[in-house]
Amino acid sequence: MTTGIRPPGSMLKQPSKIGGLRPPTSLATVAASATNGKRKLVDDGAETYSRPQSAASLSSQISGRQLKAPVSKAPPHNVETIHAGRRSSQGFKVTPKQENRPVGVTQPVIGAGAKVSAVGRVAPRNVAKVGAARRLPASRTAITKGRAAVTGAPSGIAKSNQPPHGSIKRRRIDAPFGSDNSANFITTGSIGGPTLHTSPSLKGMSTIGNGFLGESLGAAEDEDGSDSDDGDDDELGPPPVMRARPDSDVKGRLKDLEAWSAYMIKKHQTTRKTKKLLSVKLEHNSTQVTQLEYDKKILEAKIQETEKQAIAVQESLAERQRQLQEEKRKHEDETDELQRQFKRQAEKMEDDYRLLKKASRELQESLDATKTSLKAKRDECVRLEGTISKQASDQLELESNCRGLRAKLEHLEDVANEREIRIAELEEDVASRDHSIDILEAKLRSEESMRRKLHNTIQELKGNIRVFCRVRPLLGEEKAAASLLPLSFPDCEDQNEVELMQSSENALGKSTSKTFPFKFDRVFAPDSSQNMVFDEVSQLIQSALDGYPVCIFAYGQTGSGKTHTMQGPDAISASGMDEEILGIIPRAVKQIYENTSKLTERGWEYSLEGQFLEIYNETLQDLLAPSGRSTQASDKQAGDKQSKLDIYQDNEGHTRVKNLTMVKVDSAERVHWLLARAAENRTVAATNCNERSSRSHSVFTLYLRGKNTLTGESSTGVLNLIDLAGSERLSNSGSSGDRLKETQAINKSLACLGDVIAALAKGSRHIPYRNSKLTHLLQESLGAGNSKTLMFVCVNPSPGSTQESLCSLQFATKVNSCQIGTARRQAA
Ligand SMILES: Nc1ncnc2c1ncn2[C@@H]1O[C@H](COP(=O)(O)OP(=O)(O)OP(=O)(O)O)[C@@H](O)[C@H]1O
Repeated sequence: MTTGIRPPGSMLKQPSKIGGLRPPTSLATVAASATNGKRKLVDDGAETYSRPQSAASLSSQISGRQLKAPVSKAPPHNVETIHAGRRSSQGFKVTPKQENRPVGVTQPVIGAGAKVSAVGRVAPRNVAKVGAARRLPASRTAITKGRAAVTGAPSGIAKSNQPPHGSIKRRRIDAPFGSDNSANFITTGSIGGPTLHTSPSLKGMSTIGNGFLGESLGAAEDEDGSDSDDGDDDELGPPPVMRARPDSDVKGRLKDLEAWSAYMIKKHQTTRKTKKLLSVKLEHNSTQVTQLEYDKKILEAKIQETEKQAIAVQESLAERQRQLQEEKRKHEDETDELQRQFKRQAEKMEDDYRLLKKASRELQESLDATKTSLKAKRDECVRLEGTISKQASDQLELESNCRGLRAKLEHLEDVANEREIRIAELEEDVASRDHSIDILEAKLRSEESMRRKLHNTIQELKGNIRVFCRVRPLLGEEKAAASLLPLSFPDCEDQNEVELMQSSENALGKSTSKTFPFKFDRVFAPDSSQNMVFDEVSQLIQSALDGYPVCIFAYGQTGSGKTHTMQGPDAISASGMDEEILGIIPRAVKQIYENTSKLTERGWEYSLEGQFLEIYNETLQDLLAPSGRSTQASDKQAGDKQSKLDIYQDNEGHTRVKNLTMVKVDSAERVHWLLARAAENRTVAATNCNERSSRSHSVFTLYLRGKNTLTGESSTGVLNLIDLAGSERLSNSGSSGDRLKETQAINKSLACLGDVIAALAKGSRHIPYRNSKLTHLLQESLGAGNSKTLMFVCVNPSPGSTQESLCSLQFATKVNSCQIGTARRQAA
């Protein structure tokens, strides 16, 4: 070809590649390979099927004629058109079933002259069914393999024997299209043009269509020479040869041109035919593209659905994994807990095992000990058996003894009965005696009251104010200095006289002596002991216990023995003390305790309270104040009203001191403590204790309150034990300054004491008690007629103290001469 125009037949070679299918070698091969199928084919190129009837009819009708549709004939646009057209023009029979079945997809129909490939199966109604059909792998595989699958024996395609060109070839496909036999065949017709496919399947059939299209086109190219370019070329023949003619050969040249013109016209017609074929092919390809896009959308939808399912599956998987993790953690926890429990149980079991082992060991030891003990017991049993046999003999002996003892017992029972009778008699006697004792005790109480009265009468007879004189012995250097005592005691029997001999020189220088006799209630010579003194005092102490106010005071010059008489030695303390040298105060308290104990048997109960004060320069000082508390007179004088000691009369008429420390004296030892406390406070109050004690009056007061629970009697006694300050005369003392002031205060108070006693003696209506603190304090004890007063006048036997001794004795004589009225007992 020199024209450069590609012949139309060459275009038909391309469809062999459409659909990716290798073109079949020939339709004869297909028919040959399908001969062994299940179908029965007729030799004339038609297939005979028992069903579907319509397909068989169609096949026979098609196979019976050479469909050589002109190229210019317009092809039907759908299968229905084909069917309709073929029913009318080609005698196609369509069964009612097939008629009623709607067509899902309509493949483009290639126009007449092309090979027609019709599938008898009616397409499913919808894509889902189509998809379902396509999901069948066997069918898809068979179909996508195109001609190769068709030619394969397993597909079960029946084929006819070498159908002639332009005949319809029907191939049965079993698996791809389900069990409907009417659908499982493909009708392929060659009508001298491109292959026409009518398939209910979408992709599969389009693929098949492609395959058969290529096949058909190839066949059209190869086998139908009239439709191919080659065929056209053959029909056209070679182009006319334009011979070189001379210009003069106009006729020849015109002939050549006419030949060439005819050739070109023919060529043009062929080209138009090829163009139409290509248009059909293009339309078919567009339909395939639409089908593919449709399939693509379906696939995309399915992919999306699958992705959703995948997401759901992933979420489900994640949830399941989370649950599995949770269960795993729970299982791990449970495992840990079980391990811990197992460990605890193991430890417990180990402990139990140890305990059991220990118990086993102990049991073993116990068993061994028991065995040993058992052995010993057995030995003991053997020994006891011998003993029992021996005791059996002894028992017989004992039984005989027992009989003798029973006889003795009966005798003793008789004796016991007699004694019981005696005991009853004695109990009666005891009861009688108890009654007598009660009578006696009542009598004793009555006699105690009588004793008190008699005692008081005796004391009154002795005088409500008495004076004892005590002369202390010479001490130390005094013994050497005094060769002759100025005192003498003429009445050794009554011991109530003392004579003081005072020596002096007259104006002529002649030494003269004068004797002053004194008589008191009792005179204690220097050799008198503390016991002797207290024996005389104890009767007054008893009076205080009986409920009388008693006042015992010691009067005398400094160093005459007042403190020694009232308290005892200077260094008296609460600690151990020789009772022989104790003074009146501790002895009085001791006696009171002893007597209150005895009186308890007679129904008396007593309470004792004590106070201890001193009067210094007419100021009261509390000697029992707690240690360290100021007892300085200056503090009191400073106006400390809270602790200022003031004398007053209480509601019962008893003299009391405000703010004074009152101590319960519940034991004799308490008195020692009390005296020690007083001595300590005195030490604090003065740099020189002896000096201080010489210049102050110390007053110990004991209140005795008694109540008889049997008789209902009660009594309140007061015992004042007073150690007066030294009674030195002011003219003889030679004092000055503070000492002079002290001496004046002392003399004043002592003078007031004398004035009070004198007034009491005279029976004056006014008793000047309040002239001094001392008399004010002792007002109750120096009361008009209701007190018992004892004055100790202490005398220093030294010759140098003769004058002071004389003064003291003269003062004591004045006091002793007083007769104070009968004392009244303060008893209820
Ligand atoms: N009867 C006595 N037997 C032995 N010694 C005594 C006797 N009487 C007093 N004395 C001693 O004499 C000294 C002075 O006695 P005491 O202190 O009792 O005198 P006083 O009158 O109390 O003196 P002051 O007024 O200074 O207190 C003391 O050492 C005391 O021991």
